Amino acid sequence: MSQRSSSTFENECQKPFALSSVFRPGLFEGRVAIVTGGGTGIGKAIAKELLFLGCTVVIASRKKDRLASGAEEIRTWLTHTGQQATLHVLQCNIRNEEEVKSLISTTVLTYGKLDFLINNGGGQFISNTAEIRLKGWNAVVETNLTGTFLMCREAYNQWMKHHGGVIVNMAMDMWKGSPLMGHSGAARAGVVNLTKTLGVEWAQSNVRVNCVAPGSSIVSPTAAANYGDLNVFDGIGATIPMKRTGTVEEVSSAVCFLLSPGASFITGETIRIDGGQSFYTTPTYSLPDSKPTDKYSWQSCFDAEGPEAAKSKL
Ligand SMILES: CCC/C=C/C(=O)SCCNC(=O)CCNC(=O)[C@H](O)C(C)(C)COP(=O)([O-])OP(=O)([O-])OC[C@H]1O[C@@H](n2cnc3c(N)ncnc32)[C@H](O)[C@@H]1OP(=O)([O-])[O-]
Ligand SMILES: NC(=O)C1=CN([C@@H]2O[C@H](COP(=O)(O)OP(=O)(O)OC[C@H]3O[C@@H](n4cnc5c(N)ncnc54)[C@H](OP(=O)(O)O)[C@@H]3O)[C@@H](O)[C@H]2O)C=CC1
Repeated sequence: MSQRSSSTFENECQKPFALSSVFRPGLFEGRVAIVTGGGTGIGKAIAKELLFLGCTVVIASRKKDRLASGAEEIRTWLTHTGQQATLHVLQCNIRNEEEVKSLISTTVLTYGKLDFLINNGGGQFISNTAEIRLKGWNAVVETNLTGTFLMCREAYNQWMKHHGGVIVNMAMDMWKGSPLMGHSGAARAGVVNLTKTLGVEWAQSNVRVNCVAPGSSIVSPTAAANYGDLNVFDGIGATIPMKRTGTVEEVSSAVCFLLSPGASFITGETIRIDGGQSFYTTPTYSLPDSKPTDKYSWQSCFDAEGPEAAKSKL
């Protein structure tokens, strides 16, 4: 069977061992990557595709049990694909500076290098902004913005500054504001801006820094569980120009492209992966039923205040 062809090793209904990479096998042989949040959802898909392409992958996040079950699934899948690549698991809270330093140094000590950093780990909760407590605001900003900053800084200072490398950050559809996710929208806008800054500052070290921005539409059970509603993605497809939600593999392939030599002249960029959603609607938010706000015009002031009051202002 050709390694390049799309093939399944299991029952079509289960499809756990489907080979899906559009990139050539061996593309990332000899490379070493860290994928934060690599035990679940989008991060797990990225880890799988990198391993499939020959990369050594370290997956890192806060929860040991999620990492362990994710790693077990990935290893079983890898065995069935017939690919050989090294998967390593390290616990790390990206909000904790010491844990971030240790994640990078352990990776460099263990594998002798760090070529790729994928800052996928992150998230938020849904809330009206007026009701977000400071602790909750800080938790989300520290996770998505500060965590990304710490990971980038340590990867650069400990390895990439003198050896080059590629970083891919994670944003979201916050282009038109983020009703019900104000904390995360603000943090991800910061990530997009940080990506541009680092793309410029670190180009001299042969480090490219890019970002992907999935719409609120990439279906994964762990993402849905975070909102306590496994049906959270239902109905979103209808609001997307492509009339469907996205897959974790559709994010992973964009990440692999950005890591690949095919993207060697691209830095500071953010790629939207949202089926056109961000050009069309603001997802997950319907305008509340309310009366129109007050309108301003010279005539409306004149009408409201009367000719005498308006004249007295002249
Ligand atoms: C439509 C789908 C689109 C999908 C998009 C995705 O991104 S999918 C990806 C989806 N995956 C993820 O998002 C995974 C990662 N996400 C997470 O782990 C959490 O969302 C986190 C980032 C808030 C960290 O949480 P943590 O517990 O480790 O942090 P902590 O202990 O430092 O601060 C906790 C404080 O935060 C607040 N607070 C928390 N929840 C709520 C709430 N529901 N309500 C209100 N407030 C809430 C609260 O203030 C609480 O403290 P308090 O006042 O109660 O003492
Ligand atoms: N699914 C979607 O539609 C969209 C997703 N995104 C973003 O894509 C990324 C992946 O999300 P997805 O796979 O869908 O959802 P998941 O909830 O499955 O993934 C979130 C991952 O981040 C890890 N994580 C969270 N906080 C930390 C932390 N402080 N330190 C280290 N790791 C952390 C989690 O692991 P652990 O709990 O073990 O720490 C988990 O593996 C997230 O940044 C998400 O916000 C953006 C737009 C849309």
